[in-house]
Amino acid sequence: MGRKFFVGGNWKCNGTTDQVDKIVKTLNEAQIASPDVVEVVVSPPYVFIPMVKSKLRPEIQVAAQNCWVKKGGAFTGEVSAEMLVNLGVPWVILGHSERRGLLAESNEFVGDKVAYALSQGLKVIACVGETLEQREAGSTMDVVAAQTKAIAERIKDWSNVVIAYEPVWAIGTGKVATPAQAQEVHVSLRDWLKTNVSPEVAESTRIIYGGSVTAANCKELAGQPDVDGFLVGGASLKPEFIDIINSATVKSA
Ligand SMILES: O=C[C@H](O)COP(=O)(O)O
Repeated sequence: MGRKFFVGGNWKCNGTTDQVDKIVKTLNEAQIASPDVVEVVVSPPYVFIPMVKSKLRPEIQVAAQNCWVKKGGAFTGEVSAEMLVNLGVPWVILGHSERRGLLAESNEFVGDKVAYALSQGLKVIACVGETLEQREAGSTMDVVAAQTKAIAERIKDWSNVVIAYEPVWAIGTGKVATPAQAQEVHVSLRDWLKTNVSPEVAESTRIIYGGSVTAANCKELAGQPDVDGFLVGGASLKPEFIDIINSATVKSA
């Protein structure tokens, strides 16, 4: 079976209850491609998750933007994987570059989080990606491979993992990777999985792209053979997110 197109909307630290209501209404009223063609997940800030879950059409799933690295307890300000499971939240984004960069989350810490979240039954969108400096130094693949390796060393089952390749220089900057740049890293990542995990995992794991994806550039990116979907930031707060979801039909055309 082929890899089902996957579109995630990462709302980051944005929104008021009124704005969230508006986004949910837009999503609920939109004509979106069938769940057979595209898997759609939106990721509101923690505080809005119950509200979004209760109002959103059932074909669209919900993700948290982070969770704690182990069982909950005396960790002020954190939210545990167990709590997400308890609330019926199926997905979590881990290792986003904003957390790796601003909050100094190491490859190992992210790997531990991925392993723990999976062990609790969550599905994980695991983010990897290089900075501009690293790209210019020619170390893109080394960086992305090291980030992926820290995950691979800690998990056995990849069936509940989606890898999001998000070049840091493309996030929120309007500087989208060209389809060729995205494809180049996606295919290298898939090769890395083939060599270091297994051909089956390489073939079945979805590798999605994130970084300034918009309605205007999504179709060309979606046309790349190893781009299996998107993790969208800014545009996921706008009606154009619907067009990005529907770019899945490029694959099934
Ligand atoms: O998680 C999403 C990414 O950080 C992309 O954000 P962006 O679409 O605003 O560039």
